[in-house]
Amino acid sequence: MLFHVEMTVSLPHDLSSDVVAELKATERERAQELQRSGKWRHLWRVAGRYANVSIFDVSGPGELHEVLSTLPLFPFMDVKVAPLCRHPSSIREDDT
Ligand SMILES: O=C(O)C[C@H]1C=CC(=O)O1
Repeated sequence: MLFHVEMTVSLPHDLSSDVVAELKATERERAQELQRSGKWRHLWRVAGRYANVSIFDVSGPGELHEVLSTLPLFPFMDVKVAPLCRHPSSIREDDT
C-alpha cells in the first residue's frame, strides 16, 4: 500500500550541535536503509523548508507507523499522511 507522507522537522533550539549532528547522521543511515529495503520509495526535499515529501510502500497504516517511529528525528516531526491508490490515467506500471 502506498502512502504520501510529508514530514516537517522542528528541532528544539536548545539541542547541542553535537546532538543535532548525531541525530541527523543516524536519521540519514535509517532513511537510506529503508530506501534500500524498498519501503521508502521516494524522498524529496521541500524547497526552502526543513521538510520532505515521501512515498512509502508498506503493508498498511500499522506498518507505516512502525517504520516512521523508528526514525531518530520522529519525536521532532510533524507528519501528515495520505493513502494513495492508482490514478486511472496513470501510464506508470509501478503505481500500485
Ligand atoms: O531531512 C529530513 O527531511 C528529515 C529526515 C528524512 C530523511 C532524512 O534523512 O532526514
